[in-house]
Amino acid sequence: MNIALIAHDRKKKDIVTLAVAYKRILQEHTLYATGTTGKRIIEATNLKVHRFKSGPLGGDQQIGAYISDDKMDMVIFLRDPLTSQPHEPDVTALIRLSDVYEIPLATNLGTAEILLRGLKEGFVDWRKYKGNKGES
Ligand SMILES: O=C(CO)COP(=O)(O)O
Repeated sequence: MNIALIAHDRKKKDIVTLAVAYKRILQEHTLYATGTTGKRIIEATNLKVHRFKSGPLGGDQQIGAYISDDKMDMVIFLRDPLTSQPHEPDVTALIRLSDVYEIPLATNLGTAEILLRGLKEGFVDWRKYKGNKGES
């Protein structure tokens, strides 16, 4: 499965903690991240992570493009609900596209843990068998 990991600055510590705690599950999958989030995860875990651009510089949009190309199976996006972001439209667009394509999406740590545990149990395997949306 292809998994995107993204966190706003005040949530970086949380996503690193999550990646350390769930390294065994995450290492079985192909990981993507926005620039700074990916750097922090790699430094803390040594996991292999493909890094897109930093979020404010277009990273969220790059992940959105993967979603619309059916190349992303799960998104963990620890967004900061208490700080306004210069690239808020990109944040909204990424969340919207996850809903359009029905990609499992966690926007906080509690849901992220449930998704990763579900991933391990095979709850996301349906992604392997579904047809492509938006293609005729
Ligand atoms: O801004 C972000 C998501 O909207 C995250 O970007 P960085 O991982 O580069 O900090």
